[in-house]
Amino acid sequence: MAINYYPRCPEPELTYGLPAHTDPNALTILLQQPNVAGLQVLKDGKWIAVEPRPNAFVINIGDQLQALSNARYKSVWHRAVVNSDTERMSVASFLCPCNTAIISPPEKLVTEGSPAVYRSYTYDEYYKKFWSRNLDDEHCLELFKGEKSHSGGVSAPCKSST
Ligand SMILES: O=C(O)CCC(=O)C(=O)O
Ligand SMILES: [Fe+2]
Repeated sequence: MAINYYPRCPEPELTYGLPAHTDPNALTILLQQPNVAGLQVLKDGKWIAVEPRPNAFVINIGDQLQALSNARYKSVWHRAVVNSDTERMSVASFLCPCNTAIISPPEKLVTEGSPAVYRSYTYDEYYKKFWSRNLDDEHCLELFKGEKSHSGGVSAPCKSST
């Protein structure tokens, strides 16, 4: 979970609260502060403001759902802008595979007409690669395009953590 705090900024056009990124995890459940806008998503090449709605969460598909769905679901590009007149907070809960999970789409989603888009990898490998680059570089999944080396979804046993 991340609790994001964006202070007021006298010149909001000069910076971002969070630069453009996709989320490296599987799914994000985001709570926005009521009445303070800041989240934007990229749709058809344009940044669209996602106005906070009372009693609603924003659900973002992350990179792992894109990979597990063999790129049928898209991990959304998003960013947070800051405001000159008010601070803002958001609370993001990240659903993540365990580090040893092998990420690879189920066989049914890999066909002749729709070959595997990404090679399989462990979440640990992905997560390290993700944070070794700038957030707003090219989509991190682009670095995992290629031959399939495992099959069958999230398959590695996960150690329970305390
Ligand atoms: O503050 C927001 O609305 C976005 C937060 C976010 O994208 C993140 O924590 O990954
Ligand atoms: Fe995010």
